[in-house]
Amino acid sequence: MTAPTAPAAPDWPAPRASGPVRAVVSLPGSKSLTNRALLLAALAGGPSVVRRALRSRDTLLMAAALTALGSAVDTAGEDWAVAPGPFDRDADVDCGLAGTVMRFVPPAAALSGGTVSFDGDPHMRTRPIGEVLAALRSLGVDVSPGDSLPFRVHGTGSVRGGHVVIDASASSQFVSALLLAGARYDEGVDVRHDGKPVPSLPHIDMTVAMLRKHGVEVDDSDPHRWAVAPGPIRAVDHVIEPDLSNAAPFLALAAVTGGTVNVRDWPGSTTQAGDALREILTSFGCTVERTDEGLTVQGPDRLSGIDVDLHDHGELTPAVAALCALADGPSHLRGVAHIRGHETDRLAALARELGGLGADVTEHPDGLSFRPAPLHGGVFHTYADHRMAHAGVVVGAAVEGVLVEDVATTSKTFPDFAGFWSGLF
Ligand SMILES: O=C(O)C1=C[C@@H](OP(=O)(O)O)[C@@H](O)[C@H](O)C1
Ligand SMILES: C=C(OP(=O)(O)O)C(=O)O
Repeated sequence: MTAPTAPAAPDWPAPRASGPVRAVVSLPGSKSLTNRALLLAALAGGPSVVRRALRSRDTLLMAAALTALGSAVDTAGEDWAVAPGPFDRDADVDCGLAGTVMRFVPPAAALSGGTVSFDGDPHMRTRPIGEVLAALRSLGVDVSPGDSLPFRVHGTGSVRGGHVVIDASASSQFVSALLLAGARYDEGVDVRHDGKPVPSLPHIDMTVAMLRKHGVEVDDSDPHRWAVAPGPIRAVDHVIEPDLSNAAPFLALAAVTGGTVNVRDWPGSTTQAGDALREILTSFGCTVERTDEGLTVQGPDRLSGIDVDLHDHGELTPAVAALCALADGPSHLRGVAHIRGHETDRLAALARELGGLGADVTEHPDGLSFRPAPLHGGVFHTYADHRMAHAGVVVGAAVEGVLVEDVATTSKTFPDFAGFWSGLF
């Protein structure tokens, strides 16, 4: 018998701002920092705590994966205690739609004494992972059957490691994945990239910075090569910064309403790609200031169009595209062909959904361009992509009658996004 399917939640009427929004927000923690901290904690030589961990689908999936491998992760409070345990058993890992789980966990699972089976959401089976699996095979790991989900990593308790060449042009996470576990390989790992430029480089810098914090020696002196020396991973407590990529819709709210939004605890220095929002929002004509109180963005009277290469921070594209659709002048977003492999083909989805609300948008192989056009209400589909929902609510703040389909998909990286967002109006 087939289980009855839950009725689809009704499309969500995105709140429309009646004037300039003025708000101070404390945002949940960074997904990228939380999932790296959890993985490194599970591979470390002793217990540690991940403070102010993000509690969301992606981070709970990471915690569940590490627990299945043999570590103990206590996710009860705001600070998550991790006690590394032996990876000595067969395990099942649900990747959901989390790139960080599908890419980062297999190189760690390769250290297991058991067979670890990976699967995820239907769309996850189409997101790229083959380069990581091929790299693991060439480092001496038995992975079957093919080059996408579902797959199994047959651990033998240790990994030889050594040199490997990969094409990481589809995702920086391929490199991060190998580096994060590499210190625990007998020969460490030496990853060389051969291919078109690697996207999202700040995320690799984040990986390298966190490894060094754990006492791991990393040589990143050659821009196409990263070498991790074999050795122990020291246990370190991390305090997770707010998620600066998830700040995008909130700061965009100031931009589209001519209001002022302050994001508390914006770090003075960070490896998060979302820090680029400062420059991007300035290009739109916003006034941006960081102080000890956080980052404050004041929206302009009229939004200018922008021409920007988002290759290093592609995950900002959906919210930025929403701003482009609302801008007074033409815009061009470039350098983000790789986001076709994100939670959905984001270029196709944005062109279709923003176009459906009246935007004059053209899809290019590596980006989107916009000419000013009046927008109207309608249903904004989200394709199970949290950042598509962010784009939809930003347009909805400025345009009457925008209904966001499956707004709950934001739970991937943000607990109760819809409730939080509504509270700002
Ligand atoms: O390592 C990470 O935490 C991430 C790297 C980036 O992935 P890509 O390099 O695939 O764009 C980014 O888009 C993603 O949201 C998080
Ligand atoms: C690309 C993203 O996620 P993932 O970690 O699943 O790749 C994202 O959050 O924009």
